[in-house]
Amino acid sequence: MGRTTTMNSSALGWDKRQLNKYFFNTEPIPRLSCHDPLAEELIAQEKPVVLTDTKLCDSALKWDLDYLSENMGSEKYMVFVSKDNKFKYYDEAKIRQYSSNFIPPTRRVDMSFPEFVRKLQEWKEGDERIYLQQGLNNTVGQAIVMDFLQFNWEWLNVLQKKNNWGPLTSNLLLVGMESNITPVHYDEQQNFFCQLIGYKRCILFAPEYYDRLYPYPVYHPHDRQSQVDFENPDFEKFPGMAHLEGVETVLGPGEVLHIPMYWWHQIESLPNLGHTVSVNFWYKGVPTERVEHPLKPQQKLAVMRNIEKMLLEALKDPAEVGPLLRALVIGRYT
Ligand SMILES: C[C@@H](CC(=O)O)C(=O)C(=O)O
Ligand SMILES: [Zn+2]
Repeated sequence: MGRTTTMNSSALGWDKRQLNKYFFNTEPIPRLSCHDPLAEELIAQEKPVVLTDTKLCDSALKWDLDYLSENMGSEKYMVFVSKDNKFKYYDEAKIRQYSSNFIPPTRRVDMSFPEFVRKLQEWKEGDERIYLQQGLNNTVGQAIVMDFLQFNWEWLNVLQKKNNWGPLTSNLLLVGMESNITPVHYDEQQNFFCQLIGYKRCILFAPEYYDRLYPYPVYHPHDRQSQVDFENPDFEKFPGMAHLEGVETVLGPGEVLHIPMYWWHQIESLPNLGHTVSVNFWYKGVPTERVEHPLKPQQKLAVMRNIEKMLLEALKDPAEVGPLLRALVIGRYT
């Protein structure tokens, strides 16, 4: 399959008019067959790329609501409930540790898959929205296990070895409502994001845009999440946002997006195209052996995170971290 980098919408069953209009420009993420040598080159360069022909999760393309209800077993699964369409991640441990007055924007309700499907089917405008986000584990039914074993592990293992990634840590199953949004954030793992049902718009920004996306403090429950809201941008508070430039794609069934570690991403289930099902593959990053200078943006991000962690360790009180950093920088390094 040739190299296409345009966002060819009509052939893909969605329409450009379904995309939210944002204040920043984006370029298309390269869309390559996994057999194209350039695809592996981009992965090695830690650049995002849409991969076709991977057959990574072909055995899961049938994971529609009926099939999942039938085969996900009787366990209860993690479902997030939101009063709007945003599902910003938060770390429950950090609420307890540092921010007892933090009010989570969503709440977590564990429910069986059939219960989740019932809620999806009974949903009407104005109701709270729901988003199932569950790590695949050994509680799922036999049929799901069989599908899982038929993933293209050979292709994944070759890439894991070539790029010296650490172990696969988890596969998150995501079943969302149309228009659900996971707001812009970064993860500290390499990700192969596989779209199974429906269409997801994936907007990515390079790790160096750290100073344009204003992440919460490391000890905050919203650690790794950006403070900015693309639908209500506050350019006063976050002026760096005005210089944002991203890359994006709309991922359809059978397509895989490589989201390199530390790359910012916002993921939106397209409106009016029904619910979406995705599964991701999170790998631990490469252990840094030889450090070359200047450091890569990802490495600088890791350094900044460590400085915040060390300061918190030294000061103990999170409220003292900001003032000390301001005293260290303002008037001296500005
Ligand atoms: C959970 C997912 C976003 C989504 O699919 O809503 C994501 O951020 C990731 O796979 O890193
Ligand atoms: Zn993510």
